[in-house]
Amino acid sequence: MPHLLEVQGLTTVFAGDYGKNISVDHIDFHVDKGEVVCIVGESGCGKSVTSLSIMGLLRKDGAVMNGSVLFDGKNLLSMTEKELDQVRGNEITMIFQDPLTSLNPVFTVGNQIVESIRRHMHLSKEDAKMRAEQLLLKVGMPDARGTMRKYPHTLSGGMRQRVMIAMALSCNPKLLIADEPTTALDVTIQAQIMKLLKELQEETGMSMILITHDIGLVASTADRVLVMYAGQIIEEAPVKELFENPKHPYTRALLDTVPTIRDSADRQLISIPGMVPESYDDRTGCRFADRCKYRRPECDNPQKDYGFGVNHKAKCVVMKEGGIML
Ligand SMILES: Nc1ncnc2c1ncn2[C@@H]1O[C@H](COP(=O)(O)OP(=O)(O)OP(=O)(O)O)[C@@H](O)[C@H]1O
Repeated sequence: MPHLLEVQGLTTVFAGDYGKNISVDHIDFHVDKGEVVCIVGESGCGKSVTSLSIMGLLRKDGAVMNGSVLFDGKNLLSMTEKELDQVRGNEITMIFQDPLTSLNPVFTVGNQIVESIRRHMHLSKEDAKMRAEQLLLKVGMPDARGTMRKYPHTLSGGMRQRVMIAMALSCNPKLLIADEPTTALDVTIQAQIMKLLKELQEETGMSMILITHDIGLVASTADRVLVMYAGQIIEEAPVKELFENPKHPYTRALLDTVPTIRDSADRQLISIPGMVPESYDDRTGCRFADRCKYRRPECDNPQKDYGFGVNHKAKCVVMKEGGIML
């Protein structure tokens, strides 16, 4: 069966003071129908730029230099703005970390959902209103009718994110891209929103790309995980395999940063030493090498994807040669 989304060789650059900076560097991945794919990595790895490139939402100083993005067989990168507008909000929708920046402060929640429904579906105002209320109920708003009359700033962060999810689902998208949807929320609300997203995804059968820096969130939500580092996908595996058998030292380090209930009280919080490089255009070898305790001379050679079993690959030559015990 063809993939719902197939990204090949996607490369995105931004204009910098000294020329172009590569932000996303030749990445390949796919999403199947009904699948949840998580993109995980530290801040600055290129997760958001990947999703904005797919959606054609890069700001003027950014541009896709290479690659193709096939969605349901159509190349999104060669579409006109008008064609893309039809796909966005209709077939692919997105929710972001901070719903306040996406919701218009001067219109009521109801107005905005109704407007979004009517822009993409041929419904009368009354029918759109009914659908908006149903959607608010579906995303767990206790007083859907009352919420319709409220302005975004009067709602809590979790409620606002529910409104965004209702809007995103209003046109029965085939793919939902959720970019750090719970980062701005407190922990209990985070769990509720993740549970809601997973339930809605299962119920509707839509596909989902979940972007997060929190690998702990991934376990209960993803089918497959892509680990990004410095603009590249450095490991990809089904979620269980990734957690049980991580190959890239960066993935392992990310997993080590997640505290578990079994940790003793005096266990120190673990962080990954060093930082994601700001610019990685001139690096030929492994981009994580500077921070990696297993670095060897061969890490400075160009890296490729090595297979580690079914649907599992990672860019680590040392691991491929069986040289480290993680
Ligand atoms: N508008 C821009 N102009 C210049 N560089 C940019 C711009 N947007 C992103 N970048 C650069 O692209 C790289 C990837 O950024 P991106 O926002 O995709 O990271 P991220 O993994 O999503 O991080 P975060 O979780 O903090 O959003 C970073 O080095 C960033 O500085």
